[in-house]
Amino acid sequence: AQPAAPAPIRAPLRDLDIGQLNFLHTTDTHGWLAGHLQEPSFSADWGDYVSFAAHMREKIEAQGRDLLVIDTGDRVEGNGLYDSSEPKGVYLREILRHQHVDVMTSGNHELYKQNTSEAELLVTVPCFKGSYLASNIDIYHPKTEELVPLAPRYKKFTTKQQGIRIVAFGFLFDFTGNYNNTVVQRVEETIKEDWFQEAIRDKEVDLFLVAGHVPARSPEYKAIFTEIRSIRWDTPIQFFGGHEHIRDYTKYDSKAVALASGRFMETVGFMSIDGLSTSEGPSTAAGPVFKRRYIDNNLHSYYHHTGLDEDSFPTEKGRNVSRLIAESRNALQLDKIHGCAPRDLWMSRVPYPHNDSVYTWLEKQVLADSLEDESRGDGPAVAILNTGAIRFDIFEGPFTQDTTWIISPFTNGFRYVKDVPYDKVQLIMEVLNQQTKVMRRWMDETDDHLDSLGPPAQLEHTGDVIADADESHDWPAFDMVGTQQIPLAAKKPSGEIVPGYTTQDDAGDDGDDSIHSPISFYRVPNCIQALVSVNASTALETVDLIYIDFIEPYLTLAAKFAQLDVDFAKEGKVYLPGKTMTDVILDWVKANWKCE
Ligand SMILES: Nc1ccn([C@@H]2O[C@H](COP(=O)(O)O)[C@@H](O)[C@H]2O)c(=O)n1
Repeated sequence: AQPAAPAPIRAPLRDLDIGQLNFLHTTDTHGWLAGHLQEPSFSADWGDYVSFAAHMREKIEAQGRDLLVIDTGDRVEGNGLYDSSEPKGVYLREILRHQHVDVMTSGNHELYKQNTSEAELLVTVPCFKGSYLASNIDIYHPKTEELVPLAPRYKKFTTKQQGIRIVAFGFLFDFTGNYNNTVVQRVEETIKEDWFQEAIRDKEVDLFLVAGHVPARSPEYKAIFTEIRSIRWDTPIQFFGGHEHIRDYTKYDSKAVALASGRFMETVGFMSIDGLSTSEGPSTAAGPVFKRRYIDNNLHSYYHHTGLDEDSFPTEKGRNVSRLIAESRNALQLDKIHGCAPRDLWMSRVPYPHNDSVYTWLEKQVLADSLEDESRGDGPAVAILNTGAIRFDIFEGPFTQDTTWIISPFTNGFRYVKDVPYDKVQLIMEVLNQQTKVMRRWMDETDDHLDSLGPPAQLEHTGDVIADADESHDWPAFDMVGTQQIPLAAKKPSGEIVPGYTTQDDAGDDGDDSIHSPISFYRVPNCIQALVSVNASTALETVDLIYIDFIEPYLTLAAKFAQLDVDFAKEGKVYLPGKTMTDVILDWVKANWKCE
């Protein structure tokens, strides 16, 4: 772990059920390779994970069984270790490569920007040669300008110990927000291609392994499942998914299941399968039998599952990776303090609006104070921001260089159009916040597809969850259903069950390795609006409409519904040139949150 990481809480643990074939799975790590430095439940780093995987492999192979390590993308954007270097990612990629990964895929975040996807092609794919798969992603090669697969479409391999014959794929969901140097083919079209059809007709296969940056419960995985099943009615299929930042496990049929393993290096997913046939012959056991576990990423869990302790656990390689992370953090000055937050501000732990909501803070203070600019004149304005632009809670205390990127990693800037009727702006807000009902229907009809605007976890969780005050011990908690975290080490009760993930999935409520009490989750709207330069006594007739540039396509669509004839792409002007949302937040913190 990192020198500043809090010691883990000794939560009661459920064991791992080691099987014939075993998996460790990460997804949506978003640069958090240093682990969580303010949360004991997730305070192990990538170096510890390197040690953990090595010990697990040794232990499992000693029993003549197999272990595979999977990562399903969104390794980038979301933490100072990735975002604060110039160019972005130079430190992160160097750290990442030290883990042995058997199957790796790209997420959507690897494709938002040209330089990110080119770094995947030129650095990460070669580092993970033979493991990185891209079943539905092509890229214009920066040198030849030819459209080429980002990585091989699939692979067939045989496990080391038992000779289990596996055909593996690596998918991305039907993403359309990629920069135009990459092409993401819809999953539903990809599976009709000859190479896929040939791969699933291979009779010498004991398991289809579908890794992907795709939600476990999604039309894309349903389509792959149906296609494989139409040809191979009883070959086991193991899906690994991600994107929604949740822990999840679902059963497609008695021989096909999907696991999703959370986000931000909080979770290492574990799966085991028994009863698989091998190249030696069919299985004699009834099967397959699938078992899943969500491991909290901390040393208490790692020591328990390996049967080791603080002296015997770290491998030389793991220690070196932890050291490399610490050196990188120092070089990037991630602990540099810009201000001090006077209280915790939550994404979803409190209802919105609320004095402790990060969105209320943004609306009433940060945006309202920061978006006045004489270039626009001094008339009233409304600023619209998507809630998904904010990625993490803010904890009371030092607001560091790392915090800046953790809460707002994107390079989104602001644009504006002048003189929009205020009632039309309110209609637009209504449409944006009803996106699931209205805009999605429109998108289905037009076969278009847009990302969601709210935090990813809301895609799967459609209602509030209010934890029982007694059960939750009234400890500060976190921002999504099932997330169980203690934000600050100082608030930790010793030897107690503490708040954290309490996942419910298709196999029940016993998936989490650490036994926790639950945490409340409140949904937030897709977008919030801040009033800028508004005199409380004046009735608003027309306002300037300021918006974060990421939402421009949604705004265009919402304006159509609101019967507002504005072409935002043409008529919108850049606002606060050169300033991103991240800059705006940081400037505000420096000016307003002095440390005592
Ligand atoms: N430039 C960006 C990119 C993304 N977002 C928000 O993040 C969501 C996607 O995040 P995942 O980790 O789930 O892939 C997206 O739907 C947006 O809400 C953004 O605000 N700006």
